[in-house]
Amino acid sequence: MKKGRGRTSRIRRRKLFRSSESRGVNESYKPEFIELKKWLKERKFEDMNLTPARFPGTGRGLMSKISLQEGQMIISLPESCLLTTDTVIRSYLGAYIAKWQPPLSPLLALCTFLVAEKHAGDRSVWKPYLEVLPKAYTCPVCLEPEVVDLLPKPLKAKAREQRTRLQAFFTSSRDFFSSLRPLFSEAVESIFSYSAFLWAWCTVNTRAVYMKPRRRRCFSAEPDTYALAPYLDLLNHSPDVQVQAGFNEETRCYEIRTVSSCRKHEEVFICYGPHDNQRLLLEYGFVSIHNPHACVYVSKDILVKYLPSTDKQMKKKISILKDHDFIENLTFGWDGPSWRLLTALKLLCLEAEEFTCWKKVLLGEIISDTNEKTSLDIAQKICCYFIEETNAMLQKVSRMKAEEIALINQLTLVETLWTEELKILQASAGILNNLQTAFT
Ligand SMILES: C[S@@+](CC[C@H](N)C(=O)[O-])C[C@H]1O[C@@H](n2cnc3c(N)ncnc32)[C@H](O)[C@@H]1O
Repeated sequence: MKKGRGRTSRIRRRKLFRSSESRGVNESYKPEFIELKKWLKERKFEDMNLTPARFPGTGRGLMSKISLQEGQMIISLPESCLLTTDTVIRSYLGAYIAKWQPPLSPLLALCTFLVAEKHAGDRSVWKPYLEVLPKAYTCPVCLEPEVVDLLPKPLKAKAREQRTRLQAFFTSSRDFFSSLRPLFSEAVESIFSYSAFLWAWCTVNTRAVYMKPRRRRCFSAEPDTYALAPYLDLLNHSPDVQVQAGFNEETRCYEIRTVSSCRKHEEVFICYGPHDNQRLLLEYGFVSIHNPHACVYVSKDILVKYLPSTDKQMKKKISILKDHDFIENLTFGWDGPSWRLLTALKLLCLEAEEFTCWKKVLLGEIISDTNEKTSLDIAQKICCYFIEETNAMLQKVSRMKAEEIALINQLTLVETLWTEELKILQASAGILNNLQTAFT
């Protein structure tokens, strides 16, 4: 047998390929990380376990310098490094916040501080942290309207809603920004511009860690749970890892421990939550490949489109689904149509004489073979429709990528989302096919 053709060599090659594919390039030599390291050291934090690196799939993140065992502390960041509303209140902004009526939200206090410190440049003690923050974000609020237009419908609606809310938040904060005039020699309108505010909001939204809520009288009742955690916030998300994270009141450090192990020189991940890809894009501006929580949403309009328009009980059926909270969160996932989607379809497919059984359907009982079969057939039709629609969207995005070079990064993000949705739909179609065969 020729050398390198056997099973062992194949496994070795696959392992090598996998690790070279995800291998990070160390970035600790970069001036911004050298400065950040010095700044952290002054605040009694030195990292023995991790180093900043750039990874092919996930971009900038943290790489392990040693192999990390289950339950081992990954990082323990002292309170003195955290940027919270306490930091803001203790700063030059404190007196202005304390006298402002109605009280400011904790989020606005943090955004204001970030904008003011960024403006201060070299004069800011937070400069080493601000220098490593992204200059721009890819959350939908930052995407061009023509790119938002290409998002799946439910996400598009949420993205537009988020943009409107953020613009209103900015407008309603303008008077407070004006009150800060005595602090600056430049016009406050140019310092607290919408783009500066948007950058600060995205910084908090995509990077803040959760702290136990604090309550201060100078703030409104919105939860005060954000903390910006320099360096620790370089950790990227993986849906497959488990960590224990939180502020330890005894050590007064924000601590993260692994639950699973991590090999030397691999990217260290945390989990931002069991989010599907639409949520990850909305809140964090990225899409996770092979995300087990990813799904494709089916709206009421699509359900109805594939049901017989002659069904006299349709209105009543829809209203039952609404009353029992079965009209939202109907999805296709990697393992086929969700139980909720199939249940909603079974109820909608009840024959007139079966209609009285609707409660049993909601409890998961099988009513008849015909009902099972019709609902699977409709699920398959909806799935095929989505596959066609997704392919059409992918073609449209691809055409736009060729025409709008300046938007290539934004378009690639949207393309990744649709590509993942297509994979889910194809998996679902296969599963539905198998289930349908059982009834033929
Ligand atoms: C807390 S920061 C993590 C560090 C960040 N990559 C950086 O360079 O500053 C969160 C942001 O990182 C990016 N991110 C996190 N996990 C990711 C992943 N699995 N794939 C791609 N980007 C990811 C997203 O832009 C997200 O908004």
